[in-house]
Amino acid sequence: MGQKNITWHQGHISKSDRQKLNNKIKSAVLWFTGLSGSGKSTIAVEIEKELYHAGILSYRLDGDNIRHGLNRDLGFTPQERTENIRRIGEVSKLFVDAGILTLASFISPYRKDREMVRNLLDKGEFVEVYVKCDLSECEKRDPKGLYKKARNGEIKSFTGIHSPYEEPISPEIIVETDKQTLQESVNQILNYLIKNKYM
Ligand SMILES: Nc1ncnc2c1ncn2[C@@H]1O[C@H](COP(=O)(O)OS(=O)(=O)O)[C@@H](OP(=O)(O)O)[C@H]1O
Ligand SMILES: Nc1ncnc2c1ncn2[C@@H]1O[C@H](COP(=O)(O)OP(=O)(O)O)[C@@H](O)[C@H]1O
Repeated sequence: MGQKNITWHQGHISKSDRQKLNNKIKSAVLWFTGLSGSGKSTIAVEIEKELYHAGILSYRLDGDNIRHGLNRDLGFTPQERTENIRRIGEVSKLFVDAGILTLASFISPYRKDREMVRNLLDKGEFVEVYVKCDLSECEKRDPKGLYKKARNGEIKSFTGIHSPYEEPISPEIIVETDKQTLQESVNQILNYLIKNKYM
């Protein structure tokens, strides 16, 4: 497609040089997937804080924010969601190359789209975190009032109501936010990162 007459320009400083500057971490993307209201953003915000206090640079990419800027032209049809995730996958790859622990929180409802992002990255650089929470609990929380709008027809194609969510089959991490506390989920994820030598 667009690769004709394009060559990669190699610099003097590598990904691993940049990781050394970032407290010697192994950079990766923590890919939070789950229903709206499951807790993806809430958990990512806490992880970012803990990493910051440990002297580690991380950066959050979040559905609502990215859709205000980079992906403002995209809606919620299956094709647009796929393009949304494809672009975020490419952005995540750049952040990982920059040596940053990247925290991506997107519903990303389609398994094939998440696998596409996994395949964009090197082995071990895509850590899928399934933020599992019953639809009924998400709907009860309804932090932005979107489920209410979806139920009364103001929003069409809302995930979980009229649009599918495909659960991950073998994610690296599952946190169950309707059964565990926020701090338990945060600790579980940080322990995974330590155990697997990301930090
Ligand atoms: N139809 C529909 N379905 C799902 N979500 C909707 C919809 N319309 C708007 N919103 C709001 O957009 C946020 C989801 O954006 P994402 O980029 O994460 O979605 S996706 O991965 O492309 O499916 C989602 O944010 P979160 O609640 O943080 O998940 C909603 O606030
Ligand atoms: N154990 C928990 N883990 C994460 N969030 C929780 C938990 N219990 C309740 N919540 C609440 O659920 C809501 C999740 O919203 P949010 O993080 O925006 O979800 P998402 O980003 O998946 O749409 C927040 O209001 C949060 O305070």
